[in-house]
Amino acid sequence: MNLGRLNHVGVATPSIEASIALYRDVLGATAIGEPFDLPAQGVRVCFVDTPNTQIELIEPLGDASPTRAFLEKNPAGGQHHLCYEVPDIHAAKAWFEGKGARVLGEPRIGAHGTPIFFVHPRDMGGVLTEIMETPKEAH
Ligand SMILES: CC[C@H](C(=O)O)C(=O)SCCNC(=O)CCNC(=O)[C@H](O)C(C)(C)COP(=O)(O)OP(=O)(O)OC[C@H]1O[C@@H](n2cnc3c(N)ncnc32)[C@H](O)[C@@H]1OP(=O)(O)O
Ligand SMILES: [Co+2]
Repeated sequence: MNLGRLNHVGVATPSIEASIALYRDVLGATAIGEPFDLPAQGVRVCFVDTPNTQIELIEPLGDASPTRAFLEKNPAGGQHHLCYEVPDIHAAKAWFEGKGARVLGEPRIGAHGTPIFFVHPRDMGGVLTEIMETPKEAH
């Protein structure tokens, strides 16, 4: 497997609205999507476009959100994960498992509507790593 495009940097925040103001007014973002809920993944999401990737703002949604523990440790929010694209999510899952890295759960549909999975940060040099199948239209 070859390292694919950095699709997004996940940034956890206690308030997407406050983060939108920061990215718009301080960082000068000009393309900020509408926030939307992903109940199945326990997050509210908002994408901020940059010239070469996206910032994925994620706010906890529901009590079981996987971002709650992160925000308890980092109340102001912070860098949460990196997401790389792959052409085939199932081949990528087999690749990481073959390398002895802990794949967290089965592939499920992520914020871009394609299958994703996460690899445990302890097996990724401390970086929670998301792998996402490249949207078909992008091939
Ligand atoms: C999928 C929709 C959307 C998309 O792009 O499509 C998203 O990206 S949604 C993003 C939110 N969803 C997730 O994060 C799912 C994957 N995450 C998990 O399964 C957990 O958060 C997990 C397993 C990474 C951590 O679980 P938990 O927080 O309950 O365990 P601990 O607090 O004990 O942490 C264990 C260990 O990992 C370190 N840790 C936790 N979170 C992170 C992080 N974001 N980056 C780096 N390291 C992290 C934590 O400090 C502990 O380390 P230790 O050395 O044991 O103290
Ligand atoms: Co993500």
